[in-house]
Amino acid sequence: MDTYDIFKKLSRGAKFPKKTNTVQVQAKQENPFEVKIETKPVKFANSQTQQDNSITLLNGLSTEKRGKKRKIVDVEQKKKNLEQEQINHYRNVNNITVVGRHVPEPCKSFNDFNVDEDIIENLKTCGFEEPTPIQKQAVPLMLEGRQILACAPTGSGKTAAFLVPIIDALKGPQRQGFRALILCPTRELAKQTQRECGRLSEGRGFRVHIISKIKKALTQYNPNGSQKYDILVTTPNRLCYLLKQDPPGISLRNVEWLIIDEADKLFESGVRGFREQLNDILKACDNQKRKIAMFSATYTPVVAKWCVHNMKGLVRITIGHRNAATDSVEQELLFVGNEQGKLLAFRDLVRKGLSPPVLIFVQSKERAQQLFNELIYDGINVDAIHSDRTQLQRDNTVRSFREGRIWVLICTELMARGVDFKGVNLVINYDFPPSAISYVHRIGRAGRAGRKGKAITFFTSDDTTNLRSIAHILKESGCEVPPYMLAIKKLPKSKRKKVQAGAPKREEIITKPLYDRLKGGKREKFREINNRLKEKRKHLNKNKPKKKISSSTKEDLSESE
Ligand SMILES: Nc1ncnc2c1ncn2[C@@H]1O[C@H](COP(=O)(O)OP(=O)(O)OP(=O)(O)O)[C@@H](O)[C@H]1O
Repeated sequence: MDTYDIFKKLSRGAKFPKKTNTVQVQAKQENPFEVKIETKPVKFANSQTQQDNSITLLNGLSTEKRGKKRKIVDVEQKKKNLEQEQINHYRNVNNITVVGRHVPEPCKSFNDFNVDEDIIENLKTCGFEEPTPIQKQAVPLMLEGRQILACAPTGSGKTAAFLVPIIDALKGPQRQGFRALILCPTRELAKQTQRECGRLSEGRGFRVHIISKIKKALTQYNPNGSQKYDILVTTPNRLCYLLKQDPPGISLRNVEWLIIDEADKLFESGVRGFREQLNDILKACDNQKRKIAMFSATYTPVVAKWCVHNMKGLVRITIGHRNAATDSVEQELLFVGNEQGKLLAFRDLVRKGLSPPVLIFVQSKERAQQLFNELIYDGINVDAIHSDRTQLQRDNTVRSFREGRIWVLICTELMARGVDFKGVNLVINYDFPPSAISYVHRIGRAGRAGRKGKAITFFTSDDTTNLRSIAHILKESGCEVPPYMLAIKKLPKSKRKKVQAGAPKREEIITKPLYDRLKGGKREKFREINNRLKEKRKHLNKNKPKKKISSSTKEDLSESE
């Protein structure tokens, strides 16, 4: 007798009700994440069968009842899990990482933005077809009034990501004074943001302002005068000047949204940073409804720490890898030997053919002027922009470059962040960037909004201290890097800060014969050596046997001359 026979004998007369499978979850085979959930009506067994099935416990509870309830709960949970999996998959595909509670799902299209139709129309008028990853996640969060810290690559549409929710939240002009404040590190970037705000809020009649002349601003923005304005875009310095007047020259009491663009730059302390000003501005925005959103292409722990401690319900969004270069830019590191080598390398690039517009970064305004003086005589359509030029000159230069009247623009760190020149094909780091973060922003002026671009970084032996970190960025972007660069020893933190604070001293940018570049005793020595060489050459020529030159050689010589 086998097991089956034993079972048959023992269970003779016993009834086993047919198993009713009440709920089915079907998953499509082709795509494991596209899950179709089909819920069939749940059939409850009649009381008789229920009695047959259940074991009555001492306290009167039936295990069968609990089992079915659990089944329903399980199904709902499964449904939720599957939906969450789909959202996670969509985030993965778009390289979106979020940290925070109850984060709404990313929007797939502009129509998913829960905003008024006119804003969507304006987005489409700008030529945007679908939201970029940062827009997909930041917009729904800000529309819910959540405070965010967003980190997304250069040229990935962060500006529209914060402008859309602001425009939607402010509805229309209300004559209540500034209700949104956008802080940018440079005036060029502030102007650009003001322009984009105008485009995206077209038809709403907002007054979007930028502080230009301080004297005029003192009368313009006083608590009575500023009523007609809605949005203020500015740099911290000018705003702080107005705030420090007695009585303050501007009121920020009604600010509901405070946007800090290029957050890591504005959080930098020290001479070049804005940390102190930022504290004063935060104090002045004392509206209870005030919310903060921070955006940048690069992330620093200082900013993250501040946000965690000061922003309630914070959500952190990261697109791609933190502090990575945009993947639309092809990167190259070029050893040029010395300062003279840089000029030769640039002229070589011109000889081979440059395709404008081109941006060239140097480390100081003096060097920007020196390089300009050199290139202007090479017949290149060039201009320079730096802080020593007047505001009018700066504005004109930027306009000319945008309109294609200038092909090569020499600039300092001033233009490294945020500025959006359409179609920059090539960025040349003539002087090595002071940090990996600066490198990411500088090269991010090319390859914006999905276009391709190139970045060439010149380096000499003076630049080895920062070479390692920048070589790593290239490697992470998939560019080829010689192994020795990656093997350079990391500097201790204290030394790294020193290097970043002061750029190396460099020889003047000038094409002069070597003699002109030497000073004092070195000049005399050079003359001596030169004279000795001349004598030697004369002597050699005298003793050379005279050759007959054939007529064909004569022709060759005259051609090469
Ligand atoms: N959804 C979109 N589709 C296509 N282009 C877009 C979209 N959103 C923004 N852009 C365009 O992309 C370009 C870069 O956008 P933006 O200046 O906002 O970049 P960013 O992320 O702020 O860069 P950076 O970090 O350098 O400041 C702009 O020309 C902008 O008009």
